[in-house]
This record gives sequence, C-alpha cells and structure tokens, in this order.
Amino acid sequence: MSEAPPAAPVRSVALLGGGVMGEAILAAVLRAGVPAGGVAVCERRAERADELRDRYGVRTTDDLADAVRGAEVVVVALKPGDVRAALTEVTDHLAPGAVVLSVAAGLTTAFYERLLPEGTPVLRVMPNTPALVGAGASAVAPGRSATPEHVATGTALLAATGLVVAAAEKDMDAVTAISGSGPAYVFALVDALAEAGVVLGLTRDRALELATATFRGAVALLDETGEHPVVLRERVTSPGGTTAAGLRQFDAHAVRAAVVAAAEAARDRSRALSAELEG
Ligand SMILES: NC(=O)C1=CN([C@@H]2O[C@H](COP(=O)(O)OP(=O)(O)OC[C@H]3O[C@@H](n4cnc5c(N)ncnc54)[C@H](O)[C@@H]3O)[C@@H](O)[C@H]2O)C=CC1
Ligand SMILES: O=C(O)[C@@H]1CCC=N1
Repeated sequence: MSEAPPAAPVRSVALLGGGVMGEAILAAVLRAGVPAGGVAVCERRAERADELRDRYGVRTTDDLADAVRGAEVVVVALKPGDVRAALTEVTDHLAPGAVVLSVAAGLTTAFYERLLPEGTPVLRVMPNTPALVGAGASAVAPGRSATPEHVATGTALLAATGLVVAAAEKDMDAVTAISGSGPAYVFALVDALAEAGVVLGLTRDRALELATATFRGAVALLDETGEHPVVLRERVTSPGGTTAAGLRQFDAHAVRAAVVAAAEAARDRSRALSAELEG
C-alpha cells in the first residue's frame, strides 16, 4: 500500500475481545510501536485476561467503557453477535476522533456508524489466523467517515500481521470467504492429504510431516518463482505419469467446484450475518 499517506504514530489502543484474533492484533499493535502502557484489553474471561497481561504487559479490564476511555484506536475483536451490546456500552465513552477498527465477520461499517457518535471513522478489517505468526492476509475497507489517513493508521497498526491490502467494502464478504476462512480450507486439505497417506500405508506422523512440507514447499515455489499456479502444476504433471492419474480424480470428484461452492457458501454466510445481526 505504498500509495497510502504516512500514518501518524498511535500511542493508545483499546482492544475489545482478547481471543484468537484479538491476540494476533495485540501482538501486531505492540510491534507497530504502540507502548504496552498505552494498550487496554477488555476481556471478560478473567484467566485469559491475566494471560494477556502477563504475556504482553498491557492493562486488562472487564469493563468495556473503561477500556475505550482515551484510546485513539478501538479494535473490536468480539464475536459478531457480541458487538451490538458492546457498542451500546462504549458509545458515550469514546475519545473524540477515536478510530474504530472492526475485525468482526459480516458486520458493515454502516452498522457501526449507526451505533456510534456521528462522524466516527470506522475501518472494517478482515484478517486471518496466520496473522499469529506474521504470515496473515488482511484487507482494510473504510467506512463513510474514514479518510485515507485513517486507513493508513489501521494499515500501519496491522503491518506486523503480514500482508495488508486496501479493499472496497462491497468486496469484504468475498475477502472473508477467501482469505478470512481460507486457512481452514488449507488445514482441511493438509489433513486430507495426510489421511490419504495413512490409507496408503504411511504412518500417521510421517504422512502429516510429508503433507505439511508439501504445502509449505508448493507455496514457497509459488512465491519465489512468481509463476502462475497452472504453470507450476503442469511442471509436476508428466504425460502419462502419476500426477495426471491423481489429478483426474480431482476432476472426477469436482474438487475445483467444491472449492468454489465453499467460497460462495462462506460469502453468503457473511452476508447473512449482516442481515441477522444488523437488522
Ligand atoms: N478466528 C478467525 O479465523 C477470524 C476471526 N475473525 C473475527 O474476529 C472476531 C473474534 O473472533 P475470535 O478471536 O476467533 O473469537 P474468540 O472467541 O477467540 O474471541 C472473542 C473474545 O471476546 C471475549 N468477549 C466476548 N464478549 C466480551 C465482552 N462483552 N467483553 C469483553 N470480552 C468479551 C471472549 O471471552 C473471547 O475471548 C470475530 O468477530 C470473528 O468474526 C476475523 C477473521 C478471522
Ligand atoms: O468463521 C468465521 O466466521 C470467522 C471469520 C473468518 C474466519 N473465521
């Protein structure tokens, strides 16, 4: 996102929800240079709050309004169904000019804008769990009052999670279906390939080791050569060879169609979440 204007440094962040995605964003925010003393995490599971406090040196609370007080950026990392009640609790306590960055699947910026003070800049972000190891893929879409500077601020805060791209909000359900849910499809495929190895007589450990290394290696080859996946697939597939025999079964079992159907279903579920929770 080199076209984005430089982001002003952020000194204070409130993180609402310290679960899987909340922790990934917390780690990134600290790596982006926000001082630990400027971060408040609101997490209602006390044990989890203690864990985050001990691991990152941030302040924790179970009071949403207390967390957002004075924060320049408020990150909403709650389950979509918990967001409405949380926004109702915090709306009167937001600092003037606070930017609200939501990672909740399905929820639109318009929904946030209806519940928050007029003019609140809202960023809708869709990250994914590889963010936990700095290998994530996130898209950032601005709401009505978010400027390119707000997008730059959000992008800078997320930089340590991995790839961060700008998106239009109309594309966020598709992004959710592809990169948001995508890691789960990949884990399911790794598991299936490993299970296939077991069917063919390999030990479970050896099969998983080989399947995992194969995914890692294939993605590294894509990255490092810059070749299209079709070209790389053809290089594996000798005429009359083993791969051609295997890939025929992909066609016979409509694997490509299944992947497209999975993405459509995830996109539709993202839209349905919006309809169910925002109405
Ligand atoms: N897990 C994933 O792969 C991705 C998740 N997301 C989105 O991120 C959001 C969070 O998902 P996860 O981190 O997976 O869920 P999670 O269940 O791990 O985290 C949610 C956390 O919020 C806490 N919480 C709930 N209500 C609260 C309240 N009123 N006050 C304080 N804490 C409260 C829960 O105790 C929990 O720790 C969801 O909206 C999801 O759609 C987005 C992209 C990927
Ligand atoms: O399954 C979900 O709803 C969330 C959003 C994208 C990944 N996990």
